[in-house]
Amino acid sequence: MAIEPQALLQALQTVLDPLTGRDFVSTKALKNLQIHGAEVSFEVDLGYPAQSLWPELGQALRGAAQTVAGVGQVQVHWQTRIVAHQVAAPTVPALEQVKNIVAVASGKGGVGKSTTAVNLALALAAEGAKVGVLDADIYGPSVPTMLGLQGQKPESLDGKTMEPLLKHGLQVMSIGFLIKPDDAMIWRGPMATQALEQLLRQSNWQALDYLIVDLPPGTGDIHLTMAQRVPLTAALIVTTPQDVALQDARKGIRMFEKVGVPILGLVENMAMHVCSRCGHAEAVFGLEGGQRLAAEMGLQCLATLPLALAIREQADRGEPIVVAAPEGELAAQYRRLALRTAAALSLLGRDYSSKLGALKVQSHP
Ligand SMILES: Nc1ncnc2c1ncn2[C@@H]1O[C@H](COP(=O)(O)OP(=O)(O)OP(=O)(O)O)[C@@H](O)[C@H]1O
Repeated sequence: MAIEPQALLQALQTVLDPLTGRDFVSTKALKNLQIHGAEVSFEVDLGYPAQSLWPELGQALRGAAQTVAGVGQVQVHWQTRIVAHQVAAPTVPALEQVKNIVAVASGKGGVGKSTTAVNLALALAAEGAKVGVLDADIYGPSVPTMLGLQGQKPESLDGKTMEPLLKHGLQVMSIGFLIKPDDAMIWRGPMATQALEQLLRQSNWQALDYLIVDLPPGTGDIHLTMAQRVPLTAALIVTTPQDVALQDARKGIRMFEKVGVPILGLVENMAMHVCSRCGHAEAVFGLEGGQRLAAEMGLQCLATLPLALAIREQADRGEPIVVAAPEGELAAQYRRLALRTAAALSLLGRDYSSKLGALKVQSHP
């Protein structure tokens, strides 16, 4: 019996992407639908990296297709196709080799911003994206330690630009590679901003889908300038659930809103400590403060991460938990954070500037 293509499309449309809430047919992610007798095949191009979801989603799509009369074998081919999205400041020159720049920020220091940035970057890479990390935390660049790169210096092949260091599949650049640990603390605003711009623009990034920028903590003038001078696609805010951190996170959210940078969501870090001996769970920094703030500000709470000894130990060892124990529950939590972050970003407006020709001006005197 011949398969009715319309019925097939309708059946496939019942499967929703759990992260965007949209189906794959109306978003045109599903392509090249072929019917050969009882055999059906199609491609799904996802706008965000989600390799861990492919088996489950593939099964759901196959199952939906097979509810249609006459459908036998179903082949699903997955592709990740990450595009560049609009930047908040269109007058700031884009980076040719970087599709999307995401700032990881926090109002308060020490809330786990860098730990989150590094594990997020690794989780995005594990899901199939090409990812870079730019550590712009001039007051305490910790990315070199967290990725086991301390003491290393980037090479310059042409005397003008620097080659990012490579670790765990990430392209990495840090202010910590270039300065002595105590020097940056005394920098004033313009120096800090200039340093960030140099790191950003004089690094030879190679075909990145995402560049994760670890900003210094705070919401002062430096941060405002940084947010305006970098072609940011979006930001995410890390906070602990305690009141002092939440107040600063609120200021951080307002700062990005002021400069028109979309906020993908909030990460509540160190939310709960589970005793490794007795299993007792304790809300060391208060209960669900990040989730409440997210609701209040109309943002998504992208993750609620526990206070876990292994996260701290692995960061100190230069082998973040996502690479040290990729199959473990903590890595799974960072993977979920990565999926939600990338999916939220994929819903932002696209950047068509590279597709448009130069504006022609005709003057008629
Ligand atoms: N979820 C977590 N569980 C346990 N320890 C954590 C967690 N997140 C971060 N840490 C630890 O807390 C300390 C501070 O983390 P991190 O350096 O990431 O914070 P930060 O907000 O970037 O700090 P800074 O203000 O210096 O930029 C580090 O020792 C880190 O290993």
